[in-house]
Amino acid sequence: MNKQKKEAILSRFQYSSEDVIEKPFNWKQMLRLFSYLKPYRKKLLPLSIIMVMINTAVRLAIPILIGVYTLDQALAEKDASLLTTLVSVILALYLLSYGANYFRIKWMNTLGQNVIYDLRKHLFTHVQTLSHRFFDQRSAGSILVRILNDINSLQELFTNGIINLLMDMILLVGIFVILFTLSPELTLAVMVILPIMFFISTSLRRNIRRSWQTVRLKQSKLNSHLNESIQGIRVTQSFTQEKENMVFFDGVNTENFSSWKTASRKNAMFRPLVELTNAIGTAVLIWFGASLIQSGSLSIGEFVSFAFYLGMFWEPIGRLGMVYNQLLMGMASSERIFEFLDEKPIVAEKSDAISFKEMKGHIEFENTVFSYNEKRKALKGINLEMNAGETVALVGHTGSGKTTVANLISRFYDPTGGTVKIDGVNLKDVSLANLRSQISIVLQDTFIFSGTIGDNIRFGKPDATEKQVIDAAKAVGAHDFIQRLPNGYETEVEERGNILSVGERQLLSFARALLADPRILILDEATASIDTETEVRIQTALKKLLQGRTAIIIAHRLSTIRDADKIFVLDHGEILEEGSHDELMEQKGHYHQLVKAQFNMLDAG
Ligand SMILES: Nc1ncnc2c1ncn2[C@@H]1O[C@H](COP(=O)(O)OP(=O)(O)OP(=O)(O)O)[C@@H](O)[C@H]1O
Repeated sequence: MNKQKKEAILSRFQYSSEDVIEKPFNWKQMLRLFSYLKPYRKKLLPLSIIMVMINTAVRLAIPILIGVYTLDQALAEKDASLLTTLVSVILALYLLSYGANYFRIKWMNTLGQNVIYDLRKHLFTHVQTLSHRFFDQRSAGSILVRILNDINSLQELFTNGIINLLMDMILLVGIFVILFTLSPELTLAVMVILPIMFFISTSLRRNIRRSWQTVRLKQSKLNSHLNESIQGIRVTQSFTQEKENMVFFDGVNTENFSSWKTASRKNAMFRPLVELTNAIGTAVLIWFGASLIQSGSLSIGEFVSFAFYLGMFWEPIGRLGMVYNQLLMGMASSERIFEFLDEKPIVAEKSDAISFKEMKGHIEFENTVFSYNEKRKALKGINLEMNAGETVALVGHTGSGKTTVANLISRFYDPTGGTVKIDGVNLKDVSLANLRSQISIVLQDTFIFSGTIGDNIRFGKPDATEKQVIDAAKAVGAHDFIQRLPNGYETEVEERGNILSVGERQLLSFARALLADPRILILDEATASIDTETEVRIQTALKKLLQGRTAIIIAHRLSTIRDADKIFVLDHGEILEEGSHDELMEQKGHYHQLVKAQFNMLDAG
């Protein structure tokens, strides 16, 4: 494969990854994050803190008991009973520390899991309320990453991070005070290694941290590619692009591998360096400590206790570095989470929103303007009226604004100018849940949820009886194919209903819509993927489905809308013609042209 082709392949896939993994510390954001601890401030949090205190106190007490009391007093003075007491006390303290540690881990884990549960629930509940525009601007993958990965990355901070921070700070101060009390000169001498320790736990650690972050980014790129490859495998195979796909996969796989090699090489330096520094500290301790013992200003017991404490000193320093990492990563994750939480639904509900007691279904667009973005208007001030119970068809070229009209009726978006009214009420004044509960939309690409066929029909009316479900399926002609499935209505369909054909999925969505019994029904190109035989069969069923409600049919196949009460012809966001099929055919305008073009095409086919 030549270089030019290879470069073209490598630049084909663009993945936007959430590449900011850490952010500088920000107190305000930290406090907001910690506010999720509030529900646990009365029990779990204080109990865990008490356990940490007990554990830390025991750890600080034991070296003194071993060095100063056991060696210098019990052993030096050959006091057997003191020795027995000391051994028992040390044993009891270890047991106490074990118990405190057990409960600390248990309670902190519960606390951490609870916080993560609350945060995820809060985020998901909020995301569900957001308007279509929010989802237009983001990929499903990026939303998923925030709800899963970003929240998961806070888990470690809440389960271990915060409590370790507290424990390590107490430990560090405690050890330092004890070291200084035991021997100020020796303390100052061993602290010469502090700068090396400082270097290791800041720059080296930062360097290692960045390398692991690169690994994470490369991994997420690899995952995104894998996901896309598997989802698009049919297209890849049909265009025989497996080789090209492999070139790209090889590229991301190699990048991932090399980043991992770099990170683990740097990582391998860390431990030996810490141990080397410890060795320098120990050498200073022995050399200077021995001279202090010889001069009589330090006892053997004090020396031993000192050595114990010094050994303990590096542990919290190392861990604090880790918690600092977690905090910086927590900053980036929480910033992304809060960005979603602060997002307000653009289609907002008024506090005094009204509900339709009994919607009739009279729809009116008055000088309605709408644009998805500043660049272009999707609707340029349209006026249209659909009487209650009428079947209205919207036709026009691709991109003329038909779906946009349907989106405004369901109030997925608010018009940027003019109004949309149902039964004379401006939709901006209406309760969203009440409005949408009376509208059903059947899309060409029907979404089937994992669950049984029956559950999917019942989607808009979960309390429907089995008989109602079967009746709805029969009415739209879906009963036959459902019966042929291995478990009939109890057949499990996986995500998106892959085991069903596109037409079958549509029939299911008709049944779903019929069962929900809406006042307004929107069929968005709903019959486009049904074969002619099925189409004829469901035309009758459709008549039943449309009866007694306002129906808006968005159709490309004009043969399906001959019987519509009214047809609106849209073009570039404007209404060009309006009337019944016969009237419009007589006018010999745009509709007439569209019908003729389609007729010729079918004829040619
Ligand atoms: N979510 C969106 N964000 C930005 N622009 C959009 C969005 N949806 C549609 N548009 C644009 O708005 C215009 C009208 O789109 P609309 O979907 O209403 O057309 P349509 O008549 O239903 O087309 P089709 O028959 O192909 O479904 C088009 O130019 C389209 O590119």
